[in-house]
Amino acid sequence: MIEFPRDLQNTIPSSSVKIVGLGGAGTNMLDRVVLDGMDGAEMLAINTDIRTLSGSVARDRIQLGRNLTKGLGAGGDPELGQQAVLEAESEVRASLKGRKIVFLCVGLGGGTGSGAAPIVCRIAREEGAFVVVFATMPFSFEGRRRREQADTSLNELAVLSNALVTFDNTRMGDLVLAKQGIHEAFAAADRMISESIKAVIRLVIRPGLINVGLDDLMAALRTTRSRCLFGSGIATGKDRAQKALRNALNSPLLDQGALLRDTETVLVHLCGGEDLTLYEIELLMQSLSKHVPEKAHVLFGAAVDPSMGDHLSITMISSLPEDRLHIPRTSPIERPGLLEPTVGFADDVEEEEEEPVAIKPVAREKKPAVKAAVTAASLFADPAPAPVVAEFTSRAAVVVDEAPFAEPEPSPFTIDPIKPEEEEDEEVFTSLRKEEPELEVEPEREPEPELESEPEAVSLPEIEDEDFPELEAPPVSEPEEEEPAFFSIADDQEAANEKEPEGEKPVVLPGVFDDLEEEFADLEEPVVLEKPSGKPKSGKAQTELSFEGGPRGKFEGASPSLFEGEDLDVPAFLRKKR
Ligand SMILES: Nc1nc2c(ncn2[C@@H]2O[C@H](COP(=O)(O)OP(=O)(O)OP(=O)(O)O)[C@@H](O)[C@H]2O)c(=O)[nH]1
Repeated sequence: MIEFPRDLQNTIPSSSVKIVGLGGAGTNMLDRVVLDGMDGAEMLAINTDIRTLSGSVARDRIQLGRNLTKGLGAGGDPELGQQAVLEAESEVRASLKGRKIVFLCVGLGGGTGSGAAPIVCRIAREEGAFVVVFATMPFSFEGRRRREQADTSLNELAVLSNALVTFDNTRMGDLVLAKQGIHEAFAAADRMISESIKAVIRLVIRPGLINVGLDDLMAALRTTRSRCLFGSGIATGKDRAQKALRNALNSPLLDQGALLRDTETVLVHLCGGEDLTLYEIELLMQSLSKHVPEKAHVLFGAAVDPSMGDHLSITMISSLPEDRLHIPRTSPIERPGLLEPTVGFADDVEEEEEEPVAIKPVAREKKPAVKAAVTAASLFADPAPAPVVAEFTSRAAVVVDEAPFAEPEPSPFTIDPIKPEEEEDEEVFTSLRKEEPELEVEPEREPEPELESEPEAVSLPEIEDEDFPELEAPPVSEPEEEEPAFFSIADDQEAANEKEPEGEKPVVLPGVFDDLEEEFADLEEPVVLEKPSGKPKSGKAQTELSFEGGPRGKFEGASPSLFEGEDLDVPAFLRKKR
C-alpha cells in the first residue's frame, strides 16, 4: 500500500505570511478579509488617517506621517503619501521583517495608497518577501486626476511586485444596482476582493497534493500590460465539480468565462475535503477545456483540506493583454478531449537556474510556462528566498477595463446549484443586475394648447359729455357752533379732565333709551343669552311670517317688472308657491 505523505499538506506558519491593508480602501479590504474569516496570516493596517486606522479590526497598525499629516489623510496627494511612509519606514520595515509572503491590499487613486504602496512594496521585497499586490482602480466617475494617479502608482507596482492583481471599481460597481448607494458599491467590491484574496492566499500558502507555487502564480499573471482574470467558486452536493466551475465562471472578472477563451496561461486550483475523487477532477477539467483555447497552458493544482467537509472549490487565475479585451464574444470553444495540465508535485521540484538581475521594467519575451518551479513548500524549505529576478517583475498588470459587460451566455449545465450563503449572495448580485428595471421614460405630455392670440380690442362708442346730466352738488349747510361735548373721548385724558367742570353730572342723551323701552315693552320675560339649543328660550312660538299680500318693500309704488306674466319684484319663493 502506498502511504500518502500527509506532512506535505502542512500549512505555512501564519507568522511568515502578512496581509497588509494600506490607506482607507486597503484598510477596508483588510477588515473585510478579517471579518469573513481568514486564518493562517497576520494582518497589518497602515494609514495616515488615524480615525480609519483606529477603527480597523487588524491587530497590528502603523500610523504614517505622524509629524507630516498629524493624523489626517493625505488629501488625495500621492507626494504627501510617499513622504508620510518614508517618515515611518523603520516601523514598516520592522513589521515586515522575516515574512516570506506579503499580500498588499490598496485602493489606488488617492494620496496615501498611491504614494505609499510602491515604497511598502519595495521595503517588503528588500526584506526578502514575495509580494502579491491586490489593487483597485478608481470608479470612472472619480475623474481623470485620480485615474492618472492610480496609473502612475500601478506602473511602479508592476515593476516592484512579484504578482499584481487589479480590480476595477467600475466593474465591481456592476455588482450592485445603479440606484444603490456608493457604500453598497464599495461593500460589494470589497466582498469580491476579499473572496479573491482569500482564494489566492489559500492557493499559495496551503501546499497540497498537487502544488501550485508562487512561480505558477507569476506565470499566470505575467503578461505585460494585462488585466487579471479571476474566478472562484465553491459547491457541495451532487455534481459539485460542475457547479463549482459554473460559479467560478460567473465571476464578473471573467465575463461569464468569455474572457478565458483568449488566454494563454490559466492557473486552476481545486480544493476539497477528504472525499475528493480523481473522477471529479477529471470531470471538472473536461468542462473547463470548453472555455479555454486548446493551446492554453493550464497550471493545475489540487489540495485536500479536511476543513472543507463536503465542499469543493475551484479557483482560476489568468491574465489578458489589454489589446485583447475588446474582442466580441463568441460561443465557448467546443473541443473534445481533456487538457493536459502542467502538474507540479511538491517532491518533484526542478528549480530553474535564474540569474539575479537588477529590477527594471523590461518587456520580456514569452517563455514556456514554468513547470512547478518554486512551490510554496520548497520556498519554506529554503530559508533564503530566490533573489529578485527582473523578468518576473516586468510583467505588469494595468487594468484598462473598458470592455463592455457582455451578455451572459446560457449555461452549459442544467442542474441548479446548491450553494453556501456567500455564493448565493454573489449570484443574487448578478441576477439583480440583470433584473434592474429600465429607467422609466416620462410619459409623453399632452401638447399644451397654443396660446390664443390676444383678443382684438373692443371699440367702445365714444362717450360725450352731454350724455350725463350735470349733477348739482347739494347745498352744504354751515355747521352750527356747538358747545364742546364732554362725552367725546379726548385724546388727552388730562385735557379732557381739565375741560370737565368739577361736580357736573355726565350728559344723558334724550330720546335714545325711550325708543328701546318701547321696543322691548311686550317681552314678558327677560331675554337670556345662551348658546342656541334649537328652541328659543323666550317660550313664545314664533309665528310664520306671511309674505302674501305683503308690502313690496322698496318696489312699493313702482311699476312692476313683468316677465312672461310674472312679477319679478315678488320673491321667487312666493312666485313658485302660486
Ligand atoms: N473597493 C473599495 N475601494 C475604495 C474604498 N474606499 C475608497 N476606495 C477607492 O480607493 C481610492 C483611494 O481611496 P482611499 O484609499 O480612501 O484613499 P487613500 O489612499 O487613503 O488616500 P487619502 O485619502 O488621500 O489619504 C478611491 O479613489 C476609491 O476608488 C472602499 O471602501 N472599497
